[in-house]
Amino acid sequence: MNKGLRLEGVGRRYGLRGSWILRGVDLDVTPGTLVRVEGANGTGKSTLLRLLAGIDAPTEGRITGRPRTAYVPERFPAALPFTASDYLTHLGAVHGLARPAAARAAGQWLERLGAAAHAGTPMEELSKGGSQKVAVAQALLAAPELLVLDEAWTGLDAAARAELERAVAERTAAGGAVVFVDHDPRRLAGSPDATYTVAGGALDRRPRPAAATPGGPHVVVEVQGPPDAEPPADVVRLVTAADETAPGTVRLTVPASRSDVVLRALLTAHPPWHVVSVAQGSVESGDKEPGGVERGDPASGGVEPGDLAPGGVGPADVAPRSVPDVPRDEVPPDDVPRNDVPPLGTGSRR
Ligand SMILES: Nc1ncnc2c1ncn2[C@@H]1O[C@H](COP(=O)(O)OP(=O)(O)OP(=O)(O)O)[C@@H](O)[C@H]1O
Repeated sequence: MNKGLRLEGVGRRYGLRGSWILRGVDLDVTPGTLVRVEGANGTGKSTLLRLLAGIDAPTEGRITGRPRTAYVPERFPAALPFTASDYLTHLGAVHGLARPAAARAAGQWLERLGAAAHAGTPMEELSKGGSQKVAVAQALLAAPELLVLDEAWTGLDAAARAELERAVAERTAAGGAVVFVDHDPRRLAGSPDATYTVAGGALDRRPRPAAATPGGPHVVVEVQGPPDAEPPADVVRLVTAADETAPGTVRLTVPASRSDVVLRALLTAHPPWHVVSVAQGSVESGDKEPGGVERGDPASGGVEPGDLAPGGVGPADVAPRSVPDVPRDEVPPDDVPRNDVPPLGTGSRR
């Protein structure tokens, strides 16, 4: 089963004589990658995302691969005749979860996004922000292999925006692919594995500046591992820099939005890595020496889950956060057709 997605010579136009919105688009979305799509208004970003999500079909060309896909559309149909919780539980079941697991995941995602108090609220009574949280939750419920986010951060409060960034990092760390459009150029800055610009119907890959270190808040994590071991691959692909500072000791520079995912991966690795210290800092472009305040104390034996103050950046963020845990046997089988049943009312079917 191919969990990646491939577009070959894809074109899309609306109506028989409509002008081509996209033409000759080739794109590989591989597992574990984060892809940003950008472009001026009306160039075809949402059109491309609908094709990736499987709720629209190309006029010409081929799309192959069948990752289990979830999609947050640019416009979410809020006026549905369900409470938030019932809607999400229903969607979870549609995505293949057993009903109790779907209800559990619905509650956990509403909690993570700060909307637990609205679980019993009818969808049509939700605020724009509340409704957007439900839109995001429905896409994250069943740990999709491909997550397609069309301006999904719009309308969320700051805490929910940060939570969605964390969820994106978790998805890619778990081997899922995420494709997103967002009007804010700082969104997940420095994190995408590839950035494409839609212009003139084509897709241009923007080169990633080779030596540039992404700006924004970073965390510096000092870790010690088994003799001669490299940090886990899941960790290495999420960090901005990994430098061996002494035999067996590695200093990781991590975008703050990925820090708890990285810490979790380190602490749950087999054998686990010892987190010696965690420091906050920010990295300006080209500045490879982020400063910061030491959060862990090497002399006291380092940092363990739960050591740090709640709200801080570090292992304290790791342990207590409730990550919807979908047991393997509750995840739909690989041969469920990609997005065969789209989120209710989120778009037309091919
Ligand atoms: N269902 C449709 N029927 C007809 N035309 C459409 C349809 N959907 C999109 N279009 C047209 O296709 C073009 C690209 O639209 P699309 O929404 O994909 O662009 P976009 O880059 O996402 O725009 P924005 O940044 O404003 O969201 C626009 O001219 C739009 O009017």
